[in-house]
Amino acid sequence: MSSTTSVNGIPQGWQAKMLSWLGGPIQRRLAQWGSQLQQINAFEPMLAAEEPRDLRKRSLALRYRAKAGEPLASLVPEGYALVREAAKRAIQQRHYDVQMIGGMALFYGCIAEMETGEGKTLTATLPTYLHALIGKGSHVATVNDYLAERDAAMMRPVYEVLGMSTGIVLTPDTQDTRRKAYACDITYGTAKEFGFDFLRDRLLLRRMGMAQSNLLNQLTSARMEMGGEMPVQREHHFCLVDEADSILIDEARTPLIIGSLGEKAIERIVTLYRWAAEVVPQFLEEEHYEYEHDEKKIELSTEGRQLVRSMPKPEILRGVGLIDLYQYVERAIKCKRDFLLDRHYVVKEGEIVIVDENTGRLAEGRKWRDGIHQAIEAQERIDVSVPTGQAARITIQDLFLRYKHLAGMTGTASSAAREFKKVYKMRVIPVPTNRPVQRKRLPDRVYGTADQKWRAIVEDVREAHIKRRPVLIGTRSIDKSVILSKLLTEKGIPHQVLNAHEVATEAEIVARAGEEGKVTVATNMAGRGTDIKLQQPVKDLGGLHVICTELHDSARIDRQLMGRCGRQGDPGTVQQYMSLDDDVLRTGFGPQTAEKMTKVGEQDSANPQKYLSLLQRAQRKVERRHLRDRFVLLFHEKERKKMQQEMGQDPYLDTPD
Ligand SMILES: Nc1ncnc2c1ncn2[C@@H]1O[C@H](COP(=O)(O)OP(=O)(O)OP(=O)(O)O)[C@@H](O)[C@H]1O
Repeated sequence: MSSTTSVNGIPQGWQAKMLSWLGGPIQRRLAQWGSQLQQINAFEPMLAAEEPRDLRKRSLALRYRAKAGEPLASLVPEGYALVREAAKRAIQQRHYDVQMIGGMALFYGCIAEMETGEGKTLTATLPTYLHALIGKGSHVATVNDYLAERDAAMMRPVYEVLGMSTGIVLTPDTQDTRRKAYACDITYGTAKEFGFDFLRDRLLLRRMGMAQSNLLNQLTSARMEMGGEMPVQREHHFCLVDEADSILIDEARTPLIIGSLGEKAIERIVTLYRWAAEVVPQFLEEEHYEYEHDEKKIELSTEGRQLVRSMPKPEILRGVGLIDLYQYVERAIKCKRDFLLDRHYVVKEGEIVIVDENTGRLAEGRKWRDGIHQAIEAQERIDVSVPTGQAARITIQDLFLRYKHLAGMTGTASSAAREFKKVYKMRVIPVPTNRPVQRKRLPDRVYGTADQKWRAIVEDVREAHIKRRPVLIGTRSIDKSVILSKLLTEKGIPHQVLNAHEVATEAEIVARAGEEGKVTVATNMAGRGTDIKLQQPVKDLGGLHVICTELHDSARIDRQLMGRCGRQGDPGTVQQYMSLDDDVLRTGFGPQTAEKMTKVGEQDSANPQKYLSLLQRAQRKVERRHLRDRFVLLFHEKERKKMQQEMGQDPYLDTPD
């Protein structure tokens, strides 16, 4: 039994914390969980003495009871005790009592907030198994294919002991493989794949003239086969979402879209944009085109049109109509004249970001219409984002709201508790740690300029490195990890840089970030979900030292990085660095304040440390703005769906482009 468990089964100190956090109604729940935990523990000696086939028989008996309509809640004690026993035998890990509590929170449709390294992967087996008993499938949604494969492979032996099958859905899988994976009792996959499969099924059903809302379920359960094609998914019964804040909040509005244009058509359009951008310099005002100043319109003259016709063109453009060619060239000329780099737009991480002319702020995510955005992308020689024509569309949020039972786990949820409640009607339950947390957060440091900050960071790394302590440094973007890497090289500090490009190899590198003397530079997202294990000599040195180089737009992301150290009771330290020219001031307070603070920072006499609360306020302001934006979008989306349903349309298929 874990060291923090008190006599009545609920860990000491936690009950009071929970009550202050959640208020009265949870008290009854807590008492219930406490007594269920005792019942689970009471099963243990009996189950430990049983043969493997007896465990399987018990599991089968639970299936019968669940299918016969017995409430799943009454099966929790035996079901959870069985899973614990199975894990002990299959992978030599015994669920801690706190993991049992986490598992109960998940069963009751909550978001279990568990510190990093507390074993969410193992905890997931509990509600996933129990919900699978009904026979309608249990899904576990992870953030990437790598984690889906890894977690499923790790937990499959546990489910096998209990006679449950495990499937994995991965991006390259064929329809047949997917169908088999969804037919398993438990299916691991990414939110994205679950969403695309839903859309593909929906399109298939429409082609068969059957795409009304719940026909999918009836169709598959009746095992009807139509022309060899069949939907791959069963119904949306239970889904456990790992890293729930990333998926259910940060990615909530991300639309998953299946396009109606074929690959060849898209390639032709992209080539057309690129070709038009390339030939623009050959067109001269007055000679080849007229510019109407009032309407800002370009019109090719007869000579201009003649030039378009006579120009050499890539093979793929053969067959494109002349009117189209003229239009693409006119648009490309207009972009060159009217849209200026660093004034109307900037190029950021390979994308065009519009600069709001009124505020001077970057309007992330906004796009110009009528092909202008794509023409500018072609002009800047970056990827051209051709609208694919929407055949089917669903947002991550809509997808998960379709599940009858939903649960989530993450290390950082409390600050998003209101949003979880409002959007998903899910409570956040902070689960106590198995061992006391020994992570120490050092006082935040603020510097005048980024340059001073980077030098201080390098010095911090050097000091730790001399002592052979491992250091993990998180940056907000790839270009910043490049800057830091250069400085570290100048000081002769060997290090690794990760930019979230190669999920699998990066996970391996991050897993070794806790080795003696290792220095790892990573964007906040690189290698997430990877366990950083420490050897005893490293623990004796003080554990992993995590350096956060700047405030992120969301404090949750900062905390995810901090949680890379001090796992499972390990020692560790965290140091947050900031400077007065950090991006967060611009996004939070706008360009004027940002510029003012940059100037303050450049004055040697200024004491930057006193602006710490200003930087923190800027972050809170950005968080609030993002939250408001998400609520507005949610409202509009709901209205749109309602209206379409009233008009007899399918909100996932009859989507406006
Ligand atoms: N009950 C247990 N007994 C023994 N080892 C355990 C137990 N639970 C978890 N572990 C081990 O703890 C480590 C961390 O587990 P896991 O990666 O699931 O944590 P996590 O909470 O998902 O962390 P993160 O938030 O970083 O993804 C793993 O090596 C796992 O095998």
